[in-house]
Amino acid sequence: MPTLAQDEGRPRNKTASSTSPRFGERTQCMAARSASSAGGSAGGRSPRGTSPSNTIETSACTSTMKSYVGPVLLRKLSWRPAPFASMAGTVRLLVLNGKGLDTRGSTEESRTYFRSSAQLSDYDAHIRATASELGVAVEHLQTNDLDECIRLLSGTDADAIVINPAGFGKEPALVECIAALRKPVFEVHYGNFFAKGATSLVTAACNGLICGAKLSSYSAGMRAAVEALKPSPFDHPPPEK
Ligand SMILES: O=C1C[C@@](O)(C(=O)O)C[C@@H](O)[C@@H]1O
Repeated sequence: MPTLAQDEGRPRNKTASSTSPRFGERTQCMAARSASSAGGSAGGRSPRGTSPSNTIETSACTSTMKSYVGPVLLRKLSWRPAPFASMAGTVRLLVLNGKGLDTRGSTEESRTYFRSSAQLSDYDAHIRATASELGVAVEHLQTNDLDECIRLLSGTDADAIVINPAGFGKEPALVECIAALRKPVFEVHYGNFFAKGATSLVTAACNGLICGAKLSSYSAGMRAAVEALKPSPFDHPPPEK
């Protein structure tokens, strides 16, 4: 059982990948999911060129649900419906929480170590509220399985990604996966993990990093991801007309 410090990316004795189940061994993972969109623009024209819709999408995964706590579902991700299927014209964000976020804030040890009582359902509520504020569609997922994490990132049809790698922060396979994505990816962390002597390898593959702003790291990351989809007047060389 890894300690919280090991989960945070401090040096370990064995390689992280050796502790991950192989793809196919695992059939279930903890996922917090929300897919929502709200009216209004994402602060400008959608990169897809059509106006945002006002649809609210909710999970359709009740048949595989093993437990339900607010928006937090335990279910088979292989049954996951295309989350953004009915959201043409709306900016789509994937917010992915990595290893350990499923239990964050649920034990005194975690609350003390991360100085936070926020649990995954609180993260989910914050992410949904931000999506609604920004007028974007969002899918919020959490997994403790590295292969699943990579599969979700590579397979998503989201326009941009916000990720808290948490316990996956030192996984070269995740770095490689993110580096190969052709869409904006922002890394976020609730706390300032640098202050505890931890580091993340993932940062170098991302467009940017936001940490230490508590749950607002997520809203800032989502806003940054939306902005990254739009051309800036300061882009150099300027985009071709
Ligand atoms: O699990 C976590 C939480 C964290 O990602 C954060 O959100 O503050 C910081 C990471 O270093 C750590 O592994």
